[in-house]
Amino acid sequence: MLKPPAARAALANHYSPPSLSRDVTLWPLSSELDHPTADRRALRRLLRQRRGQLTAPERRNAEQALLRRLKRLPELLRARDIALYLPNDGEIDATRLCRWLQRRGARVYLPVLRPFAVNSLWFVRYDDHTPLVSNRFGIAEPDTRFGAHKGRRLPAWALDIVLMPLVGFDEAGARIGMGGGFYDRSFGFTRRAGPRPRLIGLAHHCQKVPALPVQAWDIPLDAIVSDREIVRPGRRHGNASS
Ligand SMILES: Nc1nc2c(c(=O)[nH]1)N(C=O)[C@@H](CNc1ccc(C(=O)N[C@@H](CCC(=O)O)C(=O)O)cc1)CN2
Ligand SMILES: Nc1ncnc2c1ncn2[C@@H]1O[C@H](COP(=O)(O)OP(=O)(O)OP(=O)(O)O)[C@@H](O)[C@H]1O
Repeated sequence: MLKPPAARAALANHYSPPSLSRDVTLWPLSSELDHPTADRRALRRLLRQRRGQLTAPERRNAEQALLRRLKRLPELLRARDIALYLPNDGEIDATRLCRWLQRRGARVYLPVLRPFAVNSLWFVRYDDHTPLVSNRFGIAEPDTRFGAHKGRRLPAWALDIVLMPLVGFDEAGARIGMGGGFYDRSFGFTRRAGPRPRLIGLAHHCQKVPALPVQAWDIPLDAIVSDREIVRPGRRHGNASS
């Protein structure tokens, strides 16, 4: 969606060349601002490249900082049914949260590519005994063949919290993912009244941008937790020391 001229000018001034900078002010070519789709593709590529350049020690530190914040997050402390993801493509790794959640009596679910449906997700319970298979993107997911997931699948609306992978986010709670529209389709129902989970994005700080181009189908996040901060759109958010 197009931004107001002042915002567009500010963004254009902040343009920095692809892959060279980890500054959060990165933005694609100003000439691409009129083409939200090309915009998203360029941005996705840049941000995937950025997080892919993090070193192993940077990742370890980021993971620890993220976990520290998550373990104090009020909504997570209250939640019983929580969706997480197994990291892929340089995403921030919160897998160590599984044990911690399970010890607290919470239940953890993983996304499964829904068979015979266009890019949407099931959420299937995950514990030490859950058989996993590799999906078409090479990401491990609970095995649902032969009905192995019967009784272990929860409808998306019944989850308390969804911890979402993302490629980019901004202060307003906008998110872009890998580009399949899986999470957007699976949580489109949150636009309507009714029970719904809190949607919380997990990210490396370098995935933050000043403002994302938002599409009609994008589902806004309730919060984003990174190794650096907790972003709560619509309020004064947690700062670097939170
Ligand atoms: N860890 C994790 N799990 C997840 C997601 C995710 O973003 N991260 N998803 C969130 O939606 C779903 C999977 N979506 C994905 C969409 C595209 C690609 C991907 O690698 N695309 C390649 C092209 C691959 C191909 O078509 O063969 C690419 O863009 O380079 C990966 C996952 C469900 N599970
Ligand atoms: N609720 C929806 N209904 C129909 N089509 C959708 C919906 N959400 C997304 N799409 C389609 O999916 C495509 C990819 O969407 P988008 O680029 O927003 O994905 P993404 O948020 O980056 O990916 P993901 O959610 O899988 O991490 C878009 O081209 C859009 O047409």
